[in-house]
Amino acid sequence: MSSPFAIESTGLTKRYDDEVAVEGLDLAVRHGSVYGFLGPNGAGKTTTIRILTTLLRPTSGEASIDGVPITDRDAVRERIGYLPETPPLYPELTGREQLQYVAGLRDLPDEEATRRIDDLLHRFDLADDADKRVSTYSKGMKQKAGIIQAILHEPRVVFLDEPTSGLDPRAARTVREVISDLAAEDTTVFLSTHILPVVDELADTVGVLFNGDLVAEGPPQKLKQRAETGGERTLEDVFLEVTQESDLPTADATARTESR
Ligand SMILES: Nc1ncnc2c1ncn2[C@@H]1O[C@H](COP(=O)(O)OP(=O)(O)OP(=O)(O)O)[C@@H](O)[C@H]1O
Repeated sequence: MSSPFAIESTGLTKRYDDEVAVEGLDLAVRHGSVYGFLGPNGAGKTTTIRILTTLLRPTSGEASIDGVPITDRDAVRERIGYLPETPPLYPELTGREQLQYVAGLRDLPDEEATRRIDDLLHRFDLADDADKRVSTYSKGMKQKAGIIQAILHEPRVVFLDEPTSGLDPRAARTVREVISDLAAEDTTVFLSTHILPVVDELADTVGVLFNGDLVAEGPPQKLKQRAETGGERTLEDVFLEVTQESDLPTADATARTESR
């Protein structure tokens, strides 16, 4: 039977000289789920995503995407979409040309590419600006173009780094709806953001990275439950608790194995 996991890693580690950015990370993200990847600045989130998207080689450890080892870069890249913190766009192209270019790289048939580009431009309220150069776009417009190009080819697994960054409330809502729709269509979404309500709303599982290590993992509802009182705290409370400098293991870490 094929793996139930869209993203798997074992002992994933990345060192930069003496700095350990990611340390022994084990991930198992189910197909069609939304995984909220949280962590303070410098925790190692971007490094992890760059490894999983084959842009960076790990120092040690293994990972696979949709059952394909990340060492098989071409096969992994066919299966993924990635919105990095700064979307890679050519300023001299128009928005539409940029998306057509990406569709070409992804070998999307012309008719399907045109249909998907038009649909997504409308969905993100970018259709009226599609024939303007990217160099004239606002931050939010560039972000929308970046999101569209990450999902244009209907990848099996999408990595989104701060997808709502720079977006107005309407566009941010569209992004949340798109993430929900992707998961409903069995696409796996690996979502890194500091905006905790977005994670609370969308994520099936939340993982909190701290100093390169996963210090808590579980469904948001479970992480928020107070074992002692049966009451509830916010995801922000949980985040602050598990990302405090301390040598002691946190109670929340137990939620991790239970959720698997
Ligand atoms: N190219 C690099 N060379 C040296 N150290 C690096 C490099 N890239 C990242 N690091 C270090 O690795 C650690 C993790 O960085 P990373 O960018 O993965 O964090 P992050 O969780 O994405 O942070 P943020 O939320 O601020 O984006 C940090 O201590 C950072 O300084």
